[in-house]
Amino acid sequence: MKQAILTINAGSSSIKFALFPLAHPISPDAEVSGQIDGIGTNATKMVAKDRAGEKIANQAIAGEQVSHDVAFDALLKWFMATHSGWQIVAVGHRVVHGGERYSAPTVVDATVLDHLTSFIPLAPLHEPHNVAGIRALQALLPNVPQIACFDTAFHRSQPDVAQTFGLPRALSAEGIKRYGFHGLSYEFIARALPQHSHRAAGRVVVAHLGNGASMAAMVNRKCVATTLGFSTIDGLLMGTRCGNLDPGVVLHLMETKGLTVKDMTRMLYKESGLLGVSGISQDMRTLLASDKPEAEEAVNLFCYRIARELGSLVAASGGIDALVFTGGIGEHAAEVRRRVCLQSEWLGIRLDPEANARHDIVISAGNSSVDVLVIPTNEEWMMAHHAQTLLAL
Ligand SMILES: Nc1ncnc2c1ncn2[C@@H]1O[C@H](COP(=O)(O)OP(=O)(O)O)[C@@H](O)[C@H]1O
Ligand SMILES: CC(=O)OP(=O)(O)O
Ligand SMILES: [Mg+2]
Repeated sequence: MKQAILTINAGSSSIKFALFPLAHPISPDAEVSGQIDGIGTNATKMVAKDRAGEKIANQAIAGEQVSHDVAFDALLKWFMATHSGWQIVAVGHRVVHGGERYSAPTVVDATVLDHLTSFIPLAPLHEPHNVAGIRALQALLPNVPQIACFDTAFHRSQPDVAQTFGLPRALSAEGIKRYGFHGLSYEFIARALPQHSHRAAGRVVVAHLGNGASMAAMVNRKCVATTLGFSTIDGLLMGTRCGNLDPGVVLHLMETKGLTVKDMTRMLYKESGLLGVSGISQDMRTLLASDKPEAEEAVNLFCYRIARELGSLVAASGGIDALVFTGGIGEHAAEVRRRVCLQSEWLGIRLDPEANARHDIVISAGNSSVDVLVIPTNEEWMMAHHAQTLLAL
């Protein structure tokens, strides 16, 4: 039987999966990849495509408010029925929070699983599903190693000053600090960058702009600062998350409107961001296509916040040699890149408008003092690579 590594990326409302045939090195193009979207809604759907990009599944998952468990079950049943010819030799799981304990990919045993379960309060929208995914795959493939690949790991290189909140020091000692997320994406970009820029080892800011969005500053391809913090709501405006917010607003709303922790959690994670500001959609495509002023306001705030955070990250890394856009929005929304770069001309950034419109890899103009690049991320490949390396496959 042909051997392969399966990767699972369980998010707050989606489960993504990919299958990578074992090879040296592993090809970045998965044999099959896909996702179940709309978990928790009445419109849950699974789509999958083969290596050539042809759709091989496009089906609704029946049920109301389909849970992650039901989605996992449907996915695994479909997968086993359609890919029985593959022997899965490892499963790589994206685990959003590694706490203070984990700074590298780790084989999951009972103790590790207990630790991951204890991190659930640190990332309530992601970690429960990451843990559930590991349990589901353990039950299905009991003799296959499960590898936890942490979103926080890449950011452990940040200096203490970048990780510390201005809170009483006993809290910092308890682990209340800035962790940072999207680490698998940043790690992939850090590996890919030397192929595209001779400044890869310099001061580089990467903007991972997806439904969740963050930015990270690297020096010599190691993280020195990032916009996401203790939780996955800090920093940039996101699809449904508010980003940087005066904590006084939370106190005020709880005090004056009697909102509970549950109410606040829903508002800050699910009802804010592009969706909350526009009142129209969390989807950047919809907002860019809309002529409503509220859509324009949301897009404008999204870009403004990126440009503001860029200035802050450049201060943290002492300058900038390259800026990289990645994630669904970073890779596809030329208009977002244009606005961010226009507001960042003070840094010596100059965009080549045609290259930007074509989504070229290098989109900076000849006279730009900063290399500006678009590099598609591949968190799935990064996990497969980690599993292969850790298990010496
Ligand atoms: N062609 C496009 N133009 C503008 N935005 C796009 C385009 N394709 C995808 N996006 C946006 O990318 C976002 C999703 O990014 P993605 O990285 O896939 O998210 P996730 O965090 O779920 O992995 C959505 O806001 C979507 O609208
Ligand atoms: C950490 C995070 O925000 O993840 P995602 O973008 O997958 O929601
Ligand atoms: Mg993502």
